[in-house]
Amino acid sequence: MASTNIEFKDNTLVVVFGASGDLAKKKTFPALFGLYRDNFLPKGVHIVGYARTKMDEAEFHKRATQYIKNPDNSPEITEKIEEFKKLSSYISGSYEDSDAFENLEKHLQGIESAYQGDETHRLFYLALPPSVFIPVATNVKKFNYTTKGINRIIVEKPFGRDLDSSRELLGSLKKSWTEDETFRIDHYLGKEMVKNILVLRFANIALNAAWDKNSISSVQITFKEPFGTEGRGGYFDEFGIIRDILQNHLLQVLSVLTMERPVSFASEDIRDEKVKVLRAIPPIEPSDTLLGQYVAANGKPGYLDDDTVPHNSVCPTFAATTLWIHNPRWEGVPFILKAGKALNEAKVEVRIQFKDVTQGIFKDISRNELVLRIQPSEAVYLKLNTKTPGLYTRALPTEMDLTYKRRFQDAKIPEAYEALILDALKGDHSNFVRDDELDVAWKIFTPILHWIEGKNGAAPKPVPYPYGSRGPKELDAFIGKYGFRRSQEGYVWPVTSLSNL
Ligand SMILES: NC(=O)C1=CN([C@@H]2O[C@H](COP(=O)(O)OP(=O)(O)OC[C@H]3O[C@@H](n4cnc5c(N)ncnc54)[C@H](OP(=O)(O)O)[C@@H]3O)[C@@H](O)[C@H]2O)C=CC1
Ligand SMILES: O=C1O[C@H](COP(=O)(O)O)[C@@H](O)[C@H](O)[C@H]1O
Repeated sequence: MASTNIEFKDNTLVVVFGASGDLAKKKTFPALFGLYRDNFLPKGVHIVGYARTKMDEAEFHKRATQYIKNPDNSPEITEKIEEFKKLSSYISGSYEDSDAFENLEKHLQGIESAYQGDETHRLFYLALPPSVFIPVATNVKKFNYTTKGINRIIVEKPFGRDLDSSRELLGSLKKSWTEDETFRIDHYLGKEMVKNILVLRFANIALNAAWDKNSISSVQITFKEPFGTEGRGGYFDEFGIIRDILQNHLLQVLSVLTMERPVSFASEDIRDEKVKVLRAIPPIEPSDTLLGQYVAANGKPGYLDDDTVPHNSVCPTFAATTLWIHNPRWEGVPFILKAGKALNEAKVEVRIQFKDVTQGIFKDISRNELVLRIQPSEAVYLKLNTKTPGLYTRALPTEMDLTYKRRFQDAKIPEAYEALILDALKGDHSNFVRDDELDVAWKIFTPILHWIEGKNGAAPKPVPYPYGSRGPKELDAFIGKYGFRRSQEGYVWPVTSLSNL
């Protein structure tokens, strides 16, 4: 049944595969709880966890609720958690075995037998490693696909390792599930500030007027994490930072930042525009790439000190790459995507640096910058020059600051996974990755990934950077070559004291 924009309002089962895993306990169940607490889940919803691990319901409930936040021990939240446990159950079984899926089906039908009315809907969430996506998706289609309503499947990243493997995975999944039923999640599309980009761009004529190569000098999209891959080294080494962050999360942010205005907010209109802009990006060149790997420092271990990582691994834990968009709006503007593990801070932001004002009356004046801070603490601020208050004329860099915490004091910003699971329940694909979008994303990144893996010659060696640093020391020169300029001296945040100038 075609199901776009049909909301699951009642008689709904949510089945989480990989329910014993890291993503399920840290993100999926807390997000489902958040939606339940705020009355966004369908009436009478039931959540079923499924994984191979044998555990009783008490153990499952403990794991599924351990990351739910209740810092003030609020009795209301505690009560809601108890209610949430009552509507969640667990079944253990393999991912390959028909019997196991038949057993799951019996469990699902048992729950549905208590529902009123004939229609029932099912949302399947694959919080699983990609190696089991296909057997699970195939078995679910064969044994657990309801004929009494709508079925949807949410699939996690990474979706493939390169263009060929992604196409193979897409093809296999399509044998069982239609595009309409499939929701490929990229949780960055559920983040509040990323969702704000369309509004900022298209609901503000002043911003939109300056949104092109005539005004913008460069754009940086930066992801920084202050911890390394400790405990996840084995997994990470197979993928590297480009597949982990750049090819999906940062490229998604870039596409929303650079797409043309969609005809409407309908999901296909948005995704058509994203695909169009991505198709104007050629594959990344090695000369536009800087790779790094962290080494031990400040009492913290280096990447290679992890026992699960091969001692001679050249897997990058840091990458900066510059993308170019060959279309009339963006020709010549460098888009620098940077991501790293074990850096000096936790931060994800977009920094749009504008061009110089015409010289003449001003000399050495700072450039305008628009910064969208995605996390932590969402903010939009515009760095702009202002006359220094007083009896003389001198331009001073300051900023207009929209920090969410100050501006929207009672706002509750939803977790990305809450927003996206709710979209899937509503059948809204806008913030999920379409098949052709994924294909073009891999086209941009596959050649550079193959180069990094030494498929066409010797694999490049990433430059070392100390754990807890800003990244490789070569980074400033790398960004500088694309024309990025640091603010003029004298920029002080958040308060400028004139006596210090
Ligand atoms: N963790 C995170 O923060 C994020 C994860 N993701 C993606 O979500 C998916 C799940 O991630 P995560 O929860 O961290 O992964 P886990 O390694 O925790 O795997 C989830 C569950 O899958 C089962 N499993 C693990 N390895 C295998 C295997 N080789 N074969 C069969 N089953 C296996 C295990 O359950 P059991 O043995 O009980 O069956 C495990 O509990 C991945 O695709 C990941 O890339 C995306 C964004 C963030
Ligand atoms: O997908 C992933 O994202 C997380 C970062 O997510 P965030 O919401 O905390 O920014 C990253 O740690 C992980 O390596 C990656 O697989």
